[in-house]
Amino acid sequence: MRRIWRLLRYLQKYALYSVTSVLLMAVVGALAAFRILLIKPIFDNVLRPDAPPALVLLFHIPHTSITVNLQHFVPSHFRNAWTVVAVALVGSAIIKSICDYLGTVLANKAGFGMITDIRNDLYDSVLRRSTAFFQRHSTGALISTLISDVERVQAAMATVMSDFLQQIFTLVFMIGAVILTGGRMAWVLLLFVPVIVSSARRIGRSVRKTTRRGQDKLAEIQNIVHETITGNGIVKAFGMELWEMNRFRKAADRLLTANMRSVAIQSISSPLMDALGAVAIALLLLFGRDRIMHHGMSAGSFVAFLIATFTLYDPVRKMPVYYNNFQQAVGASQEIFKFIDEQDEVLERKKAITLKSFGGLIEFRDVRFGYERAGVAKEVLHGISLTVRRGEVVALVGPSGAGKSTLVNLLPRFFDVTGGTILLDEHDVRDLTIASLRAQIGKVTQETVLFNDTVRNNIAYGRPDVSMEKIEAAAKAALAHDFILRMSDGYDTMIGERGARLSGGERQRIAIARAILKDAPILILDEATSALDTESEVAVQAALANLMQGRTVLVIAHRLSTVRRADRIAVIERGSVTELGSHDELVELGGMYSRLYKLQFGQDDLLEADLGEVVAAEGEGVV
Ligand SMILES: Nc1ncnc2c1ncn2[C@@H]1O[C@H](COP(=O)(O)OP(=O)(O)OP(=O)(O)O)[C@@H](O)[C@H]1O
Repeated sequence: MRRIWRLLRYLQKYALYSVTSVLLMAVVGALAAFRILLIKPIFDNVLRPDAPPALVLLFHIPHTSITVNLQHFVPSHFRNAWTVVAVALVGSAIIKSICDYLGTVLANKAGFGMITDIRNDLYDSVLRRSTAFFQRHSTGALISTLISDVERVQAAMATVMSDFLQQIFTLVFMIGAVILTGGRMAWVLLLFVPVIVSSARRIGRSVRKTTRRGQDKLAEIQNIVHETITGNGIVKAFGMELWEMNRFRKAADRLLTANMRSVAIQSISSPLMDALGAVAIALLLLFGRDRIMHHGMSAGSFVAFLIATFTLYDPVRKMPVYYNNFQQAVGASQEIFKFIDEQDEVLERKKAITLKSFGGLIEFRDVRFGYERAGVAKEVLHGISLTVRRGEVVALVGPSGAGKSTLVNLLPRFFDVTGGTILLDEHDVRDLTIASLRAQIGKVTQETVLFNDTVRNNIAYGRPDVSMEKIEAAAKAALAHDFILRMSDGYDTMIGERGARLSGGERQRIAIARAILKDAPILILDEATSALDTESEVAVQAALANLMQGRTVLVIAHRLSTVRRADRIAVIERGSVTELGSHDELVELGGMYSRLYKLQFGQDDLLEADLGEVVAAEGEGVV
């Protein structure tokens, strides 16, 4: 119930449209009933030439002496029965059509407006979520909720807002028409109400459950599609097309089963209502025959009553369908609100401080951290202490899985420490506003994240109004300017999804240009592990050298040139800093670093000899 209110709260903004459309739909319902009531004078006055040319009786209010004549509804100079009925018929049809059209448009305006707001809210909250959120939820599930769940709520809301409103008013007024025309016979129909309501509820509940299951299976499919399309290169390289196809087929079969279950349940309601309707009509015929013969009921009244009952039966038959739709919407909204409401781990304090500029000290003080899995945090950093001063380059080295990436991700608060503190100019990072903290930090990662946009917009990401001169200067410093100019549209060239139309080295240099343009005083660098060809490598190293100039850098190093350039090297092993010092000091120490140096960096030596020279040459005077 709370979820329904929450959905309806989104309607508040569109109250004027909704209220107007409700009123218009009420008119439509009333006119539908009015037109049924016209059947009686058609039979009893228009089609009976022997009928006296008196007032055209529309209905008589039961248990009173009040009668309503059709002349009330048409201009007074119309006297002839046909004219009166024809004017009422055509007039009501025109007004009903106009109200129907306007009501439907307005209802949909409110429905679609509301859904657009829900979708925007959902996207907004998903986008702001912490890194842990994206690790907890698969891309497929998120996309499925953003697209399919919202669509489901939209479909239900659009029908609820227009069709349902119209039907509910038709139902209300038609009940009135049935009572007016049928009198006591109408009560027979009451017998069916409990059966209809209870079966609709039961079916609705099952529909909600099966629909949710269907949505989950769809999310599963979307996940597979996302993974295999983005990772298409790997699928090909490993010849896994058949295997992936099978995985997809199995998921598609599961979706089919879930959908069929849902359809099987939904499809029960219409035939069930049909059967109930047939029983009701048969009973009415039995009573009606008796009333016409013994109680003087006119044939017109009886036909009007029968048609009113038939018409009444239409909205009744549709009610379970609406109820199903509504249940589906509630089921889908459950997922939407789950994401909107999810508590973030990384929160900003109420009175967070805005860090205007970075003065020059980063301090990791006894930092502990554990990733949470199924509610249990497994500690991966065990009390790391490290101080980095302004302009210093500190290289983090260590075996894979030691915790290097985890450590650098704590600085911009992608995650929060579980013990100890990280201080930036003596402020705990948790006391700073997230925006001002992240504004101080530039990041270039192994996996360059580029968007399917122009080169220019990729470099200027986050700064749409920056001048072209600045973009070009950044590209030049990143040694990207020349290859960009060689592209078909220069800076306006679209680079394809994730920069697919660029080489690995070019992608990295665009990412470096982006970081140069951001010009943040602190730089987090996660050096690519995969080797590029010598020429690209030289260019990327030179670009990185330019980027690092004058900044405080924490670099996860995989290249000898980088560790050599670092002022200090921190060796991280199993979540702790085990060695700290300059390259020469650590080689001298003869510990882990010297072993790593021989094993991992040693083979770079030959290449480094060339690289060092080129980097130095290119680095000069570019920034
Ligand atoms: N999102 C995560 N959830 C759970 N555990 C994680 C997560 N990310 C990393 N880990 C674990 O934390 C530990 C440290 O990982 P981290 O990525 O920081 O290591 P690393 O030193 O950067 O390794 P590499 O050089 O291979 O990138 C590893 O044991 C890893 O399995």
